[in-house]
Amino acid sequence: MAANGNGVSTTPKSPLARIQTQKNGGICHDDSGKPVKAQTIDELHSLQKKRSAPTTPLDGVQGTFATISEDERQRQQLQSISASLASLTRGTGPKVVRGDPAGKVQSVSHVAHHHHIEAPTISVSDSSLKFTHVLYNLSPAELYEQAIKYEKGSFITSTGALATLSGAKTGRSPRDKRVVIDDTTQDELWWGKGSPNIEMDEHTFMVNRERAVDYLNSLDKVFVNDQFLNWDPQNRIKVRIVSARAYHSLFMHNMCIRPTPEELENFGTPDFTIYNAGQFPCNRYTHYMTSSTSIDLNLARREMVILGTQYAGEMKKGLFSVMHYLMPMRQILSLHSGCNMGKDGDVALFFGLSGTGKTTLSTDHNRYLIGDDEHCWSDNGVSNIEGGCYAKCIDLSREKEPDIWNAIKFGTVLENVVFDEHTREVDYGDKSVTENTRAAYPIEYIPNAKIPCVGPHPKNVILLACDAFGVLPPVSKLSLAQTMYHFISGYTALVAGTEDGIKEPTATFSACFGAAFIMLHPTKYAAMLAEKMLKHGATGWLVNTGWSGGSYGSGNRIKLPYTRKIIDAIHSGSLLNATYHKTEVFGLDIPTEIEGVPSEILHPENTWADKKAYKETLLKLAGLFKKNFETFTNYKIGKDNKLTEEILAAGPNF
Ligand SMILES: Nc1ncnc2c1ncn2[C@@H]1O[C@H](COP(=O)(O)OP(=O)(O)O)[C@@H](O)[C@H]1O
Ligand SMILES: C=C(OP(=O)(O)O)C(=O)O
Ligand SMILES: [Ca+2]
Ligand SMILES: [Mn+2]
Repeated sequence: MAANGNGVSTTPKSPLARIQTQKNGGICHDDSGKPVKAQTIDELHSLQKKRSAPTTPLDGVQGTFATISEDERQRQQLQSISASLASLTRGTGPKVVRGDPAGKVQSVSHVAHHHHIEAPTISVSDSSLKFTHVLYNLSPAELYEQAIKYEKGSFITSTGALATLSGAKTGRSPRDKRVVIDDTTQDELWWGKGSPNIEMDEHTFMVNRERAVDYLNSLDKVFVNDQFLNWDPQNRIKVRIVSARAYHSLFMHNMCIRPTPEELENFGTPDFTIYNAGQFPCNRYTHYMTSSTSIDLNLARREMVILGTQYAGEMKKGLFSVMHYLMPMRQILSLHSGCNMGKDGDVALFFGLSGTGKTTLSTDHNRYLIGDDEHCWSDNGVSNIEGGCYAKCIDLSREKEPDIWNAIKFGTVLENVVFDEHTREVDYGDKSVTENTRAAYPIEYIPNAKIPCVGPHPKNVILLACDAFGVLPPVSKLSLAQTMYHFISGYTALVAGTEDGIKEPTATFSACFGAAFIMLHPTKYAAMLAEKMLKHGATGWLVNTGWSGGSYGSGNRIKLPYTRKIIDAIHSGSLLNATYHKTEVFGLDIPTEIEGVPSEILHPENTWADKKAYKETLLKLAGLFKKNFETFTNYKIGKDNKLTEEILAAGPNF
């Protein structure tokens, strides 16, 4: 007998065989196993998570930390975090406890060893009575849960990435960067015209620091990341990032080098600390403040304060600025470049401003990725500063950039992208939030990443320019003086947002292809680069990843597969042996042939229908180069003036 939807009994003509539910003398078979070892729902949930095994054996004799008990180690760690968060006017640090304030302590005895400390139940505003909960080096899974529970705009995409919104700011705010000027930095750093270092005094820094610390301590909880910078073990820097968003914590988890549990136990005091209070504005009545955003660097205190911007790239690039100070002090050159290595150990550097192709071209299926953005070149070779990559996602396609596409999975932070509300499939073509959509993923998400991220001395130094004027050749071989000229110039021309219709390309010159991040005068870095290239016999190349056949509007962007073929020919060494001829005005050596690239595009003049317009545009760009370089003509580069003169002569002639 079966019942239909209306509860009326029907008798089918040929009834189905009866389902056998009884076995062994009428006892119903129970396939659910033993009942759960829990008396209550809470207890059941407490069984779901097991405690991570302690990474330092408490009984074994192993290194210096064997003498410290687990409790003592945790106490020291909390004390260090409390010291980081201390208000410097009130003297002592806040009371810090580990764990999520929302995570209730289970009353059942077998979970008592979880070390959860009861959250205060009354809400107190008096900062000396209040606890600050610290979420210390959480895992990506834990950070996902925090983000999804507490941060509006956090979603899991169809491939498992964490989609987030960075807030009102979707890019960096270089005009809001401030650097403390003191007796030391006054002489050491680059100040004034063209410099990214806008001064602030020590006192104002402390005012902003206090504002950030008070804001962070007023919260229920803060995230603390203890991580490393630089894969060169001798020059590794310990960084601590205190932030208020799981998004920021996961971003830095991905972008900095992740310590092993053992390294974390031995972490001690950080060499540098970021206080990211980005949700909270700076006070515009404060001296030196020109907006509600301020990114403040104090080299003497080894601290950075972020107020009024939640764009995570500020932390990444802020630390890069710090490395641009610390490393040259050790005679190590810091580079805004991507870096990869061939099967035979040939290393290439890719310099270029934002959006010119460092990440795209260093991520190459046929080569080992050392890093996509920030490196050091020391006497031992190259090392990546970071532990992750930060790729532009606008118009990302699986076909053209498969490795980046596949890296966008669980653990990856996807900033400001638009996705289908049901399927959560990302539309990489959608610029509704911003054109600067980004993915931040650990470098090991790229299958052929070279771990540890270090390599021998570079063989090729590739300068990338996205020339929206369309007059620079797709590739040219550079002399050392030309390499220096173009390195110091740091040219690119991108086209601003297209919403308002077609816009004229605007030239950007950014010394060392990263003026926003350098701390010393550009010629200091240039001299080091020249010295290293000469010593190790590296060849310089200028690659235009921008327009061909006309400027933006009439021409087209050079096809990525062609640029990849050009880069292949540089790596293989075959381009070194090509036939070259010199261009007028810029005096660049351009090859006549490259395998896989139509020869007619190698000289830009061939691709322009209007030759007169080509010449005019060429001269216009050359004039912009000349004007930009005027600031550098009075600087000496290297030990004598010979290189300086050669560099000046290596610019456009007309
Ligand atoms: N010929 C080309 N060479 C390099 N990148 C190109 C080219 N054509 C289009 N692109 C696109 O330009 C962007 C380069 O960005 P990216 O590599 O992230 O720059 P960077 O790392 O230097 O900031 C990518 O979105 C890439 O797909
Ligand atoms: C994050 C940045 O790096 P890039 O665009 O060079 O990848 C940036 O410049 O803000
Ligand atoms: Ca950049
Ligand atoms: Mn990049």
